[in-house]
Amino acid sequence: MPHYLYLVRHGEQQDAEHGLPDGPLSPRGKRQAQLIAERLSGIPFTAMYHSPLVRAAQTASIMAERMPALEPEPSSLLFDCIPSGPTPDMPKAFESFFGSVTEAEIEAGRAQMDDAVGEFLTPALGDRHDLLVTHNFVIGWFVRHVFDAPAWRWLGLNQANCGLTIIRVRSAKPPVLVVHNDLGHLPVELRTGLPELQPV
Ligand SMILES: O=C(O)[C@@H](CO)OP(=O)(O)O
Repeated sequence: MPHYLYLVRHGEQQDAEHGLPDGPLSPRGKRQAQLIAERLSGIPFTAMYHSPLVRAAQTASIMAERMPALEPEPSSLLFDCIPSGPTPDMPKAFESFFGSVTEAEIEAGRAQMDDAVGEFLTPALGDRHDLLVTHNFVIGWFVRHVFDAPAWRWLGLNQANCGLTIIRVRSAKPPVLVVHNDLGHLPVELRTGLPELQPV
């Protein structure tokens, strides 16, 4: 029984470089959302969930225009969050990331990710194709989960705006990372949101 999760990071946020915590999409972000919707238009989706934040809700709404059978549903399990805190095995290079993060934020993020994995990565009885529009760290946590990697390993794992990550959920075996951060639907000028310069 095929059970797939299609994870999409929201489109580029307007003025995100000015440190705004949330907001609508930029013109580039809207175009990214249209292109990922075209890319996915042939998938027989079961459901579409999105983070309630504006940048993700708007991405989902633009995508839904091309997928009329789907009703985007907000899910608090897909909010942006800090999935885990520093651990002794974490490379020191990541310590500075946690400078302004509180224990309460870490605890909330950990609980949210536990629930999100339980909700979305539990094998289904029949066919399922779920589309999740969410945030960089949330997708990083799902990918970390696929490999059963150390808790800190979502750090340094990045997805571009409207990049496509697909996970196949299996009942008797560990999940499979089918593709990670696939950008084939985005021309070079729309490949935003990655900290590293793309060499090709
Ligand atoms: O702030 C960020 O870098 C990420 C963290 O998840 O969020 P977003 O995908 O919303 O840009």
